[in-house]
Amino acid sequence: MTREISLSGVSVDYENRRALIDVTTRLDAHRIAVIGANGSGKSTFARLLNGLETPTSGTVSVHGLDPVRQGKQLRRRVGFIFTNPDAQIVMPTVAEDVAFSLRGRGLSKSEIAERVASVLADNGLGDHADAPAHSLSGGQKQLLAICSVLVSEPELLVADEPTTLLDAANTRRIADLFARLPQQIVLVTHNLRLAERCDVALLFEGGRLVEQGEPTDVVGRYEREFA
Ligand SMILES: Nc1ncnc2c1ncn2[C@@H]1O[C@H](COP(=O)(O)OP(=O)(O)OP(=O)(O)O)[C@@H](O)[C@H]1O
Repeated sequence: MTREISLSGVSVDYENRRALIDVTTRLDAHRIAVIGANGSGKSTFARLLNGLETPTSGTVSVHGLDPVRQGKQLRRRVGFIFTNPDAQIVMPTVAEDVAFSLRGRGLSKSEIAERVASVLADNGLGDHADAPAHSLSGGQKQLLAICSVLVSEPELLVADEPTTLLDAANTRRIADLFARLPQQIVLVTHNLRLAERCDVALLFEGGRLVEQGEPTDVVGRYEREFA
């Protein structure tokens, strides 16, 4: 299995602005951080990786698949964690919401229950399995969204600012979780300490990919020039 992500000459235009401009990159690192100022194109880049966004020009390949033509196949392999966890909650209770991600996979009820209990316990929600999902705090909902994605064991995890609502303890919990996950992760974040824990960092500015390299170097440039 290849875990290469590549973009070649990718631009994304909205009606009156260019969100990404001629982005070319090849990535096979385990943990990839994406940083940059508000509106620099980070989310657009992330959304390209599972076909939520389509390039106006250029090509994208994710683990050998074209997100535009093979979107359905790709979305089974790519887990996407949105900034706003409410957008991701689909079932009444916490456990049901996580179990929903495993529908159609041919698993028995007991296998599903086991996997759901295990991912909730690992991520600090073990005591909330039967709680109404909408009664959780913002940070707990963010953890729930992460559990719902992780339970299906995607081979690539794309997370768009997954720690914005989390307190220091839960940010650390998620940072530690991301550090030990075996799968590839693309992490869009304004948390520069989290970015520094990745293997490579990408810096976007005004829709352009302006630097890609060792995270402490890239974060250093961002802090010097753009922050
Ligand atoms: N659906 C859309 N329609 C029109 N313009 C959009 C749309 N989505 C994003 N944009 C514009 O594209 C540019 C890049 O947006 P994007 O969300 O990718 O930035 P970002 O780096 O993720 O920002 P932030 O850090 O604020 O989340 C911005 O100028 C934004 O206003």
